[in-house]
Amino acid sequence: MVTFLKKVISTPVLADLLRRGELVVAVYGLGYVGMALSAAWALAGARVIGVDINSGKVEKLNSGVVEYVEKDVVDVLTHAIRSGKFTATTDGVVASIRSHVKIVAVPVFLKKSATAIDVDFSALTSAAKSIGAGLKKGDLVIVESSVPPGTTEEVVRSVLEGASGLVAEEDFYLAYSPERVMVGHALKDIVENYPKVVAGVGPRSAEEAAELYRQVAKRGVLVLESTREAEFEKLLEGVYRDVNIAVANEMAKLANTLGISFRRAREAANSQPYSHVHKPGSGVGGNCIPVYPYFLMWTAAKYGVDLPLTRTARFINEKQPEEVAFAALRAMLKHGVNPAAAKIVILGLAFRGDVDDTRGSPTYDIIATLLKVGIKSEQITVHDPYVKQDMLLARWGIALTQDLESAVKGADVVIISTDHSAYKIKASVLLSLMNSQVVVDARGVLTPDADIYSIDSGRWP
Ligand SMILES: NC(=O)c1ccc[n+]([C@@H]2O[C@H](COP(=O)([O-])OP(=O)(O)OC[C@H]3O[C@@H](n4cnc5c(N)ncnc54)[C@H](O)[C@@H]3O)[C@@H](O)[C@H]2O)c1
Ligand SMILES: CC(=O)N[C@@H]1[C@@H](OP(=O)(O)OP(=O)(O)OC[C@H]2O[C@@H](n3ccc(=O)[nH]c3=O)[C@H](O)[C@@H]2O)O[C@H](CO)[C@@H](O)[C@@H]1O
Repeated sequence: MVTFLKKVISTPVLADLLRRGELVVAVYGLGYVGMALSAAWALAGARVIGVDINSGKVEKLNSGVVEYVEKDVVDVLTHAIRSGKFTATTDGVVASIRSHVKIVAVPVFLKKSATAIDVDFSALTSAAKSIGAGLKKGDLVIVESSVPPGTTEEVVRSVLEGASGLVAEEDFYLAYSPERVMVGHALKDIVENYPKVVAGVGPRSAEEAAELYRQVAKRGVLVLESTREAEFEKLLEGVYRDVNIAVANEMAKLANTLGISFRRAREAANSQPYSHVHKPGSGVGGNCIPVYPYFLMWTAAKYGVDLPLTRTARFINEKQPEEVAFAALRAMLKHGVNPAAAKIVILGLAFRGDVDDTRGSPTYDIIATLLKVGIKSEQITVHDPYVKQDMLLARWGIALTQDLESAVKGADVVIISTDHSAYKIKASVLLSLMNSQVVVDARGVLTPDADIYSIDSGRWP
């Protein structure tokens, strides 16, 4: 500790422990984010304790089975498990006792009803209670989950201080650092692609977290003024994306009506640096983009602030799957295909291309709309190269396959809902397998070398 001119300038301690290979990091929540974070800290030389309430996941990891969509995460964690640098547990208290740094990557859920939205902090508070029970002086807690502004200060801090009897910023450090990864290249995003945004509940917390992340993130660290500011930054990224996707969906509708190629107009518009027009699609899935605007609307409502653009963009994007379903029905009628007897194939269950994550997938909403207008489950087959089984499709009695050719063979209608690389093929290849020739490409992913409907080509039913 260095004191100079009455201003305490404390040298960050934890980064030194990392440099000496003595740092122990506990990661709470071994999901898409937590697994990539665990790999990033193992790569940086920390010993990592993964904590999850899912005992099956913990047992698999401890037996050396690492299931993750990114090969580099699998390789790093497999090696770390073999060398004893990574272990998993369901005991969050012991993990807190045994670690210097506790990183929280558990989900915060949205509770939406027809009349209200609320936020479910139960997983976050549960993790914070476990951490608090094992918290020691000099420890650092970093919240990385996406949360409404104010959560670290107003929810997490009080739980940690209550469970430990310690005081944040004085006895232990508390910071917020949003996870900004894109699953598919999450580890690269953490280590190489983006600067790490960090903020503390005070200057010492901020510096301990910032200095630590300077050892991990090659693109450096952006230190913001408060945890609230950093929480807001993350949601700002998300609402920017949601609004821009809504612009794309709405403008593509007009372009198609005018017979204009939205794709060419978009590429031309984006040829100048101030335009970043996004892509139209079958809808906005995942547990990020569809959720973050609601975190902001929930917060705004508490302060009497209205967010009409945020709300409208959400409405547009939530309606998009239904628009795709009705477009397919219109296309069937134009081609003399009887919807009540048609064999319908939907390509893509994952919420976006080349991942296996189906949370919030627009495909579910497309199916729900088709079922609502009387299409029978047995008429529908879903294909996805990454998703091997799905409870909701099973409950609906809808077949799920990974064999593209057998899925499309004899089909009357093919709807493309996800931009998997496997679908970057010529439309004529699909048509040659089909019975009737109705293809509705809601992702603009096919090479349109034949007469199909594509959301950004100017030909939409
Ligand atoms: N998935 C993404 O692309 C992404 C990107 C950036 C940020 N985020 C944010 O990161 C957070 C985690 O997202 P995710 O996609 O990894 O979620 P996920 O659902 O894939 O994983 C969450 C994990 O946390 C575990 N868990 C739940 N409660 C727990 C508790 N009390 N203690 C320990 N473990 C617990 C669950 O069993 C699960 O394994 C969310 O806030 C999300 O918004 C996600
Ligand atoms: C750290 C974090 O939270 N990261 C998030 C993660 O978000 P994500 O994993 O949810 O992926 P997205 O790409 O945002 O897709 C969401 C849905 O929107 C559809 N979509 C997308 C673009 C478009 O032009 N038109 C569309 O229709 C797409 O098909 C899918 O269904 O990475 C993004 C990028 O880094 C981040 O911005 C975003 O914060």
